[in-house]
Amino acid sequence: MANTLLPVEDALAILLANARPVSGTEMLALPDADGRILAEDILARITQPPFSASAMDGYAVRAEDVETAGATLSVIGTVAAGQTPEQDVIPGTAIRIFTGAPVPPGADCVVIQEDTEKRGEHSILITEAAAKGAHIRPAGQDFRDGQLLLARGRLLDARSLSLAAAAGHGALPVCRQPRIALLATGDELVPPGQKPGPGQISASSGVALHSLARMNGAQTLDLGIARDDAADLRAAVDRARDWNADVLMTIGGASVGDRDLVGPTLQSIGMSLDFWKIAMRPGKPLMVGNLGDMKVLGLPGNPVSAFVCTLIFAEPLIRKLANLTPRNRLHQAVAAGPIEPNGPRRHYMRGRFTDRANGLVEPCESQDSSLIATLADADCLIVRPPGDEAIKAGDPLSVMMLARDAD
Ligand SMILES: Nc1nc2c(c(=O)[nH]1)N[C@H]1C(S)=C(S)[C@@H](COP(=O)(O)OP(=O)(O)OC[C@H]3O[C@@H](n4cnc5c(N)ncnc54)[C@H](O)[C@@H]3O)O[C@H]1N2
Ligand code: MOO
Repeated sequence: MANTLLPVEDALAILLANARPVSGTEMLALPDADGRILAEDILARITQPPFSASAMDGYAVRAEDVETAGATLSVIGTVAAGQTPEQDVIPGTAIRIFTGAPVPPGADCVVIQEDTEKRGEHSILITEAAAKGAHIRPAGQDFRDGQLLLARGRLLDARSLSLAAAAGHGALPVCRQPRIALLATGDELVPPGQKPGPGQISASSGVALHSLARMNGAQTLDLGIARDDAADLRAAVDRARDWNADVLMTIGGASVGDRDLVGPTLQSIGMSLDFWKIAMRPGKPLMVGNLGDMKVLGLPGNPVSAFVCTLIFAEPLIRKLANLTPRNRLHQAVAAGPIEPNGPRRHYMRGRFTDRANGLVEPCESQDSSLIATLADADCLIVRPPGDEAIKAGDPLSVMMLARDAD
């Protein structure tokens, strides 16, 4: 496989074929379960509403007393939300009731207060007729005890968490998240925020990978920066294994340079490793392997290459491990101007919308795989198939959206 260029689809298919969703569940309090995948079916533990409740502020009455306007009823008590009615409504009477309060026995209708007039201290005149059941929410109208409310596999969000809370759950069983360990490699790197010395640069890709991994339902461990030194690399790999990482993602050292030690070092500690050369640009060299149960994804060092490889390979892999459905970032757009023919590798060109309403896109001026500012500025990646002919203004284009909420 070393000397042939592997099509992107084939590489992705091999990677995903060997990936299984991670097993294991944990119980999390509702606020912490946001964004997690439900591990079991959830049944209601209570009926909602638990009692017939008033939907309005007004008077609980017998419908037969208010079939027509004009009746005068004596008000024999009051019931508010959180209280239990103390009397029954009998013919010719009403009980003052507030929204959310239990409907008293004997009442089968609520007349809203706007349809009544006070007549002395303890009686009211009904000014509008009301029908049986008006403004009453029957017990169990929302759901009943034992009813299946949320199916296993559901992505928990504001609405599903609120439903679980209403149904009597304070915590939920969720799938364990895949654990992704991230390791930058290279003598030239310093941690973000530290002033680089001569010949040094900031390690910028780790945080990008951290963001993408977490956005796709993973937990991350930052292993920091390993020097171009076998012992340093081995120590970092040990930390990933101690943490029970599902995937170790390395950045850099994936190419053919004398100091590209990641592959040989990992192999020397028993890792099965494949060196893929993928028919894509940026991001040609990729290392893929296993060390026991831990997968290894060795990304190329150039920051844009590392980012694009993460989007194309790591995002689908992590989503599969996390029990999440695949994300579809692909959209149709239109070329704002001509674009030169493509070479033999699929090219993911950073692009910007020149007219978002009409989907007009142009490639960013330089496509060099070291340009992080261009990446941060781009709206999308224009996807050019291998051997794609020259493009004219107005031609259709496939683009991958880059925004955090893109799908
Ligand atoms: N003779 C050849 N040279 C190169 C080839 C090739 O096929 N033959 N491939 C080129 C391509 S394409 C790429 S991509 C790079 C990939 O090389 P490595 O994975 O070994 O990456 P490094 O050499 O370690 O780094 C490349 C570049 O990226 C910078 N870097 C590394 N890590 C980070 C990080 N965490 N944050 C920011 N920047 C990082 C590093 O300083 C280098 O400038 O190889 C080409 N060469
Ligand atoms: O493929 Mo490299 O990733 O072109 O810079």
